Amino acid sequence: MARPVALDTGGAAIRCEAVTKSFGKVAAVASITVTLAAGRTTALVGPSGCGKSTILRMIAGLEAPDSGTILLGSDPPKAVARRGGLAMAFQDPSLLPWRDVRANVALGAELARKPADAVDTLIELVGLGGFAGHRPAELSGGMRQRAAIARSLVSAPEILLLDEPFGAVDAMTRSRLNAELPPLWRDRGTTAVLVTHSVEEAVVLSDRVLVLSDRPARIVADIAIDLAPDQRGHDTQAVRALAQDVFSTLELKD
Ligand SMILES: Nc1ncnc2c1ncn2[C@@H]1O[C@H](COP(=O)(O)OP(=O)(O)OP(=O)(O)O)[C@@H](O)[C@H]1O
Repeated sequence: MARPVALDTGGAAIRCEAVTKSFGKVAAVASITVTLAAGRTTALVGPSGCGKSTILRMIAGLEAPDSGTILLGSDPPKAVARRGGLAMAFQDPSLLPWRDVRANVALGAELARKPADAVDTLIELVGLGGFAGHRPAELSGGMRQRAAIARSLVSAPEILLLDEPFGAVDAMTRSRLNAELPPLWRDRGTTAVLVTHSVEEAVVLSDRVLVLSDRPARIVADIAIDLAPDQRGHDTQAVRALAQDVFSTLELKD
Protein backbone atom coordinates (compact mmCIF):
# COMPACT_ATOMS: atom_id res chain seq x y z
CA MET A 1 0.00 0.00 0.00
CA ALA A 2 1.33 3.42 -0.92
CA ARG A 3 2.17 5.77 1.93
CA PRO A 4 0.00 8.90 2.30
CA VAL A 5 1.12 11.89 0.29
CA ALA A 6 2.36 14.43 2.83
CA LEU A 7 1.59 17.69 1.11
CA ASP A 8 -0.85 20.18 2.46
CA THR A 9 -2.89 22.94 0.88
CA GLY A 10 -5.93 25.08 1.57
CA GLY A 11 -8.63 25.06 -1.07
CA ALA A 12 -10.15 28.22 -2.48
CA ALA A 13 -13.76 28.76 -3.44
CA ILE A 14 -14.53 29.23 -7.14
CA ARG A 15 -16.94 32.03 -7.99
CA CYS A 16 -18.42 32.47 -11.46
CA GLU A 17 -20.55 35.58 -11.89
CA ALA A 18 -22.64 35.96 -15.08
CA VAL A 19 -19.95 34.26 -17.15
CA THR A 20 -20.59 34.01 -20.90
CA LYS A 21 -18.48 32.74 -23.78
CA SER A 22 -18.95 32.50 -27.55
CA PHE A 23 -16.66 31.32 -30.32
CA GLY A 24 -17.64 33.43 -33.32
CA LYS A 25 -21.33 32.71 -33.89
CA VAL A 26 -21.28 29.68 -31.58
CA ALA A 27 -22.58 30.56 -28.12
CA ALA A 28 -20.87 28.05 -25.80
CA VAL A 29 -21.77 29.33 -22.33
CA ALA A 30 -25.01 31.29 -21.74
CA SER A 31 -24.66 32.98 -18.37
CA ILE A 32 -23.32 30.97 -15.49
CA THR A 33 -23.46 32.23 -11.93
CA VAL A 34 -22.35 29.76 -9.31
CA THR A 35 -20.11 29.45 -6.26
CA LEU A 36 -18.26 26.20 -5.67
CA ALA A 37 -17.38 25.78 -2.01
CA ALA A 38 -13.75 25.56 -0.95
CA GLY A 39 -12.53 22.05 -0.38
CA ARG A 40 -15.43 20.38 -2.19
CA THR A 41 -15.56 18.43 -5.44
CA THR A 42 -18.09 19.44 -8.11
CA ALA A 43 -18.87 17.51 -11.29
CA LEU A 44 -20.17 19.12 -14.49
CA VAL A 45 -22.32 16.84 -16.62
CA GLY A 46 -24.34 17.59 -19.73
CA PRO A 47 -24.77 16.75 -23.40
CA SER A 48 -21.73 16.47 -25.65
CA GLY A 49 -20.59 19.85 -26.94
CA CYS A 50 -22.66 21.84 -24.44
CA GLY A 51 -19.74 23.87 -23.10
CA LYS A 52 -18.36 21.86 -20.14
CA SER A 53 -14.72 22.00 -21.21
CA THR A 54 -15.07 25.68 -22.04
CA ILE A 55 -16.21 26.37 -18.46
CA LEU A 56 -13.27 24.38 -17.11
CA ARG A 57 -10.82 26.16 -19.41
CA MET A 58 -12.14 29.54 -18.23
CA ILE A 59 -11.71 28.49 -14.59
CA ALA A 60 -8.16 27.47 -15.51
CA GLY A 61 -7.52 30.89 -17.06
CA LEU A 62 -6.88 29.30 -20.47
CA GLU A 63 -9.87 31.09 -22.03
CA ALA A 64 -11.19 34.51 -21.04
CA PRO A 65 -14.96 34.96 -20.59
CA ASP A 66 -16.61 37.42 -22.99
CA SER A 67 -18.40 38.93 -20.00
CA GLY A 68 -18.69 38.19 -16.31
CA THR A 69 -15.98 37.35 -13.81
CA ILE A 70 -14.32 34.27 -12.36
CA LEU A 71 -12.48 34.39 -9.04
CA LEU A 72 -10.55 31.60 -7.33
CA GLY A 73 -10.58 32.68 -3.72
CA SER A 74 -10.05 36.40 -4.20
CA ASP A 75 -7.80 36.12 -7.27
CA PRO A 76 -8.33 35.79 -11.01
CA PRO A 77 -7.45 32.35 -12.42
CA LYS A 78 -4.25 33.46 -14.14
CA ALA A 79 -2.83 34.80 -10.89
CA VAL A 80 -3.56 31.52 -9.11
CA ALA A 81 -2.02 29.57 -12.00
CA ARG A 82 1.09 31.77 -11.92
CA ARG A 83 1.70 31.07 -8.25
CA GLY A 84 1.25 27.32 -8.81
CA GLY A 85 -2.08 27.02 -7.00
CA LEU A 86 -3.93 25.40 -9.88
CA ALA A 87 -3.41 22.05 -11.58
CA MET A 88 -5.30 20.23 -14.31
CA ALA A 89 -5.49 16.94 -16.10
CA PHE A 90 -7.31 17.12 -19.41
CA GLN A 91 -8.54 14.46 -21.79
CA ASP A 92 -5.58 14.85 -24.11
CA PRO A 93 -2.63 14.84 -21.74
CA SER A 94 0.16 17.20 -22.73
CA LEU A 95 3.17 15.32 -21.43
CA LEU A 96 6.63 16.43 -22.50
CA PRO A 97 7.75 13.79 -25.02
CA TRP A 98 11.44 13.96 -24.08
CA ARG A 99 10.83 13.44 -20.36
CA ASP A 100 10.14 10.05 -18.81
CA VAL A 101 7.09 9.49 -16.58
CA ARG A 102 8.98 10.39 -13.39
CA ALA A 103 10.25 13.69 -14.85
CA ASN A 104 6.83 14.51 -16.31
CA VAL A 105 5.13 13.96 -12.95
CA ALA A 106 7.86 15.97 -11.20
CA LEU A 107 7.13 18.85 -13.59
CA GLY A 108 3.83 19.40 -11.75
CA ALA A 109 5.81 20.15 -8.59
CA GLU A 110 8.52 22.14 -10.39
CA LEU A 111 5.99 24.48 -12.01
CA ALA A 112 4.27 25.02 -8.67
CA ARG A 113 7.63 25.40 -6.87
CA LYS A 114 6.60 22.69 -4.42
CA PRO A 115 8.57 19.69 -3.12
CA ALA A 116 8.60 16.70 -5.46
CA ASP A 117 8.82 14.09 -2.73
CA ALA A 118 5.47 12.50 -3.57
CA VAL A 119 6.40 11.71 -7.19
CA ASP A 120 7.16 8.00 -6.80
CA THR A 121 4.22 7.42 -4.44
CA LEU A 122 1.80 8.94 -6.95
CA ILE A 123 3.31 7.00 -9.85
CA GLU A 124 2.72 3.80 -7.86
CA LEU A 125 -0.79 4.86 -6.95
CA VAL A 126 -1.85 5.43 -10.56
CA GLY A 127 -0.42 2.00 -11.41
CA LEU A 128 2.63 3.14 -13.38
CA GLY A 129 5.22 1.80 -10.94
CA GLY A 130 7.01 -0.23 -13.62
CA PHE A 131 7.00 2.64 -16.12
CA ALA A 132 8.59 5.56 -14.25
CA GLY A 133 11.56 5.51 -16.66
CA HIS A 134 9.43 5.27 -19.83
CA ARG A 135 8.72 8.17 -22.17
CA PRO A 136 5.15 9.09 -23.24
CA ALA A 137 5.59 7.52 -26.70
CA GLU A 138 6.13 4.16 -25.01
CA LEU A 139 2.82 4.37 -23.09
CA SER A 140 -0.79 3.67 -24.03
CA GLY A 141 -3.32 6.54 -24.07
CA GLY A 142 -4.74 5.42 -20.72
CA MET A 143 -1.25 5.25 -19.19
CA ARG A 144 -0.51 8.77 -20.42
CA GLN A 145 -3.74 9.96 -18.80
CA ARG A 146 -2.73 8.34 -15.53
CA ALA A 147 0.68 10.06 -15.69
CA ALA A 148 -1.10 13.38 -16.24
CA ILE A 149 -3.33 12.74 -13.22
CA ALA A 150 -0.26 12.02 -11.06
CA ARG A 151 1.31 15.24 -12.37
CA SER A 152 -1.81 17.24 -11.45
CA LEU A 153 -1.84 15.87 -7.90
CA VAL A 154 1.87 16.15 -7.09
CA SER A 155 1.72 19.89 -6.45
CA ALA A 156 -1.16 19.53 -3.94
CA PRO A 157 -3.00 22.36 -5.71
CA GLU A 158 -5.62 24.62 -4.15
CA ILE A 159 -7.70 24.12 -7.28
CA LEU A 160 -7.79 20.88 -9.27
CA LEU A 161 -9.50 20.71 -12.68
CA LEU A 162 -10.09 17.32 -14.30
CA ASP A 163 -11.59 17.03 -17.80
CA GLU A 164 -12.51 13.43 -18.57
CA PRO A 165 -9.31 12.36 -16.84
CA PHE A 166 -10.16 8.67 -16.97
CA GLY A 167 -11.64 8.64 -20.48
CA ALA A 168 -9.01 6.31 -21.94
CA VAL A 169 -8.50 4.22 -18.81
CA ASP A 170 -9.89 0.67 -18.72
CA ALA A 171 -12.95 0.03 -16.53
CA MET A 172 -11.16 -1.89 -13.77
CA THR A 173 -8.35 0.64 -13.37
CA ARG A 174 -10.87 3.47 -13.57
CA SER A 175 -12.88 1.98 -10.76
CA ARG A 176 -9.74 1.60 -8.62
CA LEU A 177 -8.62 5.19 -9.38
CA ASN A 178 -12.12 6.46 -8.57
CA ALA A 179 -11.75 4.89 -5.13
CA GLU A 180 -8.10 5.72 -4.39
CA LEU A 181 -7.43 9.15 -5.88
CA PRO A 182 -10.21 11.38 -4.46
CA PRO A 183 -8.99 11.05 -0.85
CA LEU A 184 -5.68 12.53 -2.04
CA TRP A 185 -7.35 15.82 -2.92
CA ARG A 186 -10.27 15.70 -0.46
CA ASP A 187 -8.00 15.20 2.56
CA ARG A 188 -5.89 18.21 1.59
CA GLY A 189 -8.84 20.58 1.20
CA THR A 190 -8.41 20.95 -2.55
CA THR A 191 -11.34 22.46 -4.44
CA ALA A 192 -11.91 20.20 -7.45
CA VAL A 193 -14.04 20.51 -10.57
CA LEU A 194 -14.37 17.62 -12.94
CA VAL A 195 -16.06 16.97 -16.23
CA THR A 196 -17.15 13.44 -16.95
CA HIS A 197 -19.51 11.73 -19.37
CA SER A 198 -20.25 9.08 -16.76
CA VAL A 199 -23.08 10.12 -14.45
CA GLU A 200 -22.16 7.34 -12.01
CA GLU A 201 -18.56 8.54 -11.90
CA ALA A 202 -19.79 12.10 -11.26
CA VAL A 203 -21.77 10.81 -8.26
CA VAL A 204 -18.96 8.63 -6.92
CA LEU A 205 -16.36 11.40 -7.08
CA SER A 206 -18.29 14.53 -6.13
CA ASP A 207 -20.09 16.43 -3.40
CA ARG A 208 -22.24 18.21 -5.94
CA VAL A 209 -23.31 17.60 -9.54
CA LEU A 210 -24.23 20.51 -11.81
CA VAL A 211 -26.30 19.43 -14.80
CA LEU A 212 -25.88 21.66 -17.84
CA SER A 213 -28.29 22.29 -20.71
CA ASP A 214 -27.56 21.88 -24.39
CA ARG A 215 -25.27 24.57 -25.79
CA PRO A 216 -25.09 27.35 -24.76
CA ALA A 217 -24.55 25.86 -21.32
CA ARG A 218 -26.64 27.00 -18.40
CA ILE A 219 -27.19 25.19 -15.12
CA VAL A 220 -30.46 23.24 -15.15
CA ALA A 221 -30.01 21.17 -11.99
CA ASP A 222 -27.84 21.36 -8.90
CA ILE A 223 -27.72 18.07 -7.01
CA ALA A 224 -26.03 17.60 -3.63
CA ILE A 225 -24.19 14.29 -3.27
CA ASP A 226 -24.27 13.58 0.41
CA LEU A 227 -22.52 10.22 0.70
CA ALA A 228 -20.38 8.70 3.41
CA PRO A 229 -16.98 7.47 2.17
CA ASP A 230 -18.08 3.83 2.41
CA GLN A 231 -21.06 4.55 0.13
CA ARG A 232 -18.87 5.91 -2.66
CA GLY A 233 -18.59 2.69 -4.67
CA HIS A 234 -19.98 2.27 -8.17
CA ASP A 235 -22.30 -0.53 -7.16
CA THR A 236 -23.84 0.88 -3.97
CA GLN A 237 -27.57 1.47 -3.86
CA ALA A 238 -27.05 5.07 -2.74
CA VAL A 239 -24.90 5.85 -5.80
CA ARG A 240 -27.37 4.20 -8.15
CA ALA A 241 -30.27 6.21 -6.67
CA LEU A 242 -28.39 9.54 -6.97
CA ALA A 243 -27.25 8.67 -10.51
CA GLN A 244 -30.92 8.10 -11.35
CA ASP A 245 -31.73 11.59 -9.98
CA VAL A 246 -29.06 13.11 -12.23
CA PHE A 247 -30.27 11.13 -15.26
CA SER A 248 -33.83 12.35 -14.75
CA THR A 249 -32.66 15.99 -14.85
CA LEU A 250 -30.57 15.29 -17.95
CA GLU A 251 -33.73 14.04 -19.63
CA LEU A 252 -35.61 17.14 -18.51
CA LYS A 253 -32.81 19.50 -19.50
CA ASP A 254 -34.86 21.57 -21.96
N1 LIG B 1 -11.33 27.09 -29.23
C1 LIG B 1 -12.54 26.96 -29.81
N2 LIG B 1 -12.80 27.54 -31.00
C2 LIG B 1 -14.01 27.45 -31.57
N3 LIG B 1 -15.05 26.77 -31.03
C3 LIG B 1 -14.85 26.18 -29.86
C4 LIG B 1 -13.59 26.23 -29.18
N4 LIG B 1 -13.69 25.53 -28.01
C5 LIG B 1 -14.96 25.05 -27.98
N5 LIG B 1 -15.65 25.44 -29.08
C6 LIG B 1 -17.06 25.16 -29.36
O1 LIG B 1 -17.80 25.45 -28.18
C7 LIG B 1 -18.80 24.47 -27.96
C8 LIG B 1 -18.61 23.85 -26.58
O2 LIG B 1 -17.43 23.06 -26.60
P1 LIG B 1 -16.90 22.31 -25.29
O3 LIG B 1 -15.64 21.62 -25.67
O4 LIG B 1 -16.85 23.27 -24.17
O5 LIG B 1 -18.07 21.25 -25.03
P2 LIG B 1 -18.11 19.98 -24.05
O6 LIG B 1 -19.40 20.05 -23.34
O7 LIG B 1 -16.88 19.94 -23.21
O8 LIG B 1 -18.09 18.80 -25.12
P3 LIG B 1 -17.75 17.23 -24.95
O9 LIG B 1 -18.64 16.71 -23.86
O10 LIG B 1 -18.14 16.67 -26.28
O11 LIG B 1 -16.29 17.12 -24.64
C9 LIG B 1 -18.70 23.47 -29.11
O12 LIG B 1 -19.66 23.83 -30.08
C10 LIG B 1 -17.31 23.69 -29.64
O13 LIG B 1 -17.27 23.42 -31.03
